[in-house]
Amino acid sequence: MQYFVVIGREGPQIEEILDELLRSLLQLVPYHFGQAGFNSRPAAEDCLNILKAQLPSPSVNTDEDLDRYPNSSTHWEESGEAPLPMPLSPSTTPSPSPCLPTVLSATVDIAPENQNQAPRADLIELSEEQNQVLETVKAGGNVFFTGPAGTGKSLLLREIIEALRSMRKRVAVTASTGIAGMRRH
Ligand SMILES: Nc1ncnc2c1ncn2[C@@H]1O[C@H](COP(=O)(O)OP(=O)(O)OP(=O)(O)O)[C@@H](O)[C@H]1O
Repeated sequence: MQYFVVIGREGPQIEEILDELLRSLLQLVPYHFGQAGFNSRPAAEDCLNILKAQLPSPSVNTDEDLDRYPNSSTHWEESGEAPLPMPLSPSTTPSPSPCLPTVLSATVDIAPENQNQAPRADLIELSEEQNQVLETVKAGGNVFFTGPAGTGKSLLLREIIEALRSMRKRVAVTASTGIAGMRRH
């Protein structure tokens, strides 16, 4: 099990699984944050305690902070250095914590209109099967894909639409039932 200490809108907290991490990303946006991965919960808790002692209250965040991270973009980068905690306010940016040894640092900025949506596909790596469908469609093939609930059909569809639009193709989305038809908007 991998534990992550994520510094976000609610302050530092431990996230246990990738899904939780992705959910937090949606709450964090458009904040800049740092996160570190640990193989044991005690190590993550130690880090959490150090960070809580170091960081000012998240309530000091200002609109100015949000303005510093405009637009919709996501960058993940491997870093050999301690990731920088989220600058909670410009004047009180803490120094990197000694408990954050490595790993990932990220800036996630999602435009306000996208903030209530499901996790963005660009935060998710498509499975082999999803990729196969996507590539077939991009190559001009016809596909029928189905699967049990929650297996990633909608996410894949969003990816397909985005990919085709970025290829400057015209995309029409239809649905065979009234409710699905309303939801496709
Ligand atoms: N490759 C993936 N990696 C990680 N998470 C994924 C992946 N594909 C989909 N998900 C996540 O799984 C969840 C379910 O995906 P989605 O809603 O696309 O499934 P679905 O098959 O359309 O479900 P339903 O049939 O119930 O509508 C979503 O939270 C989605 O972000």
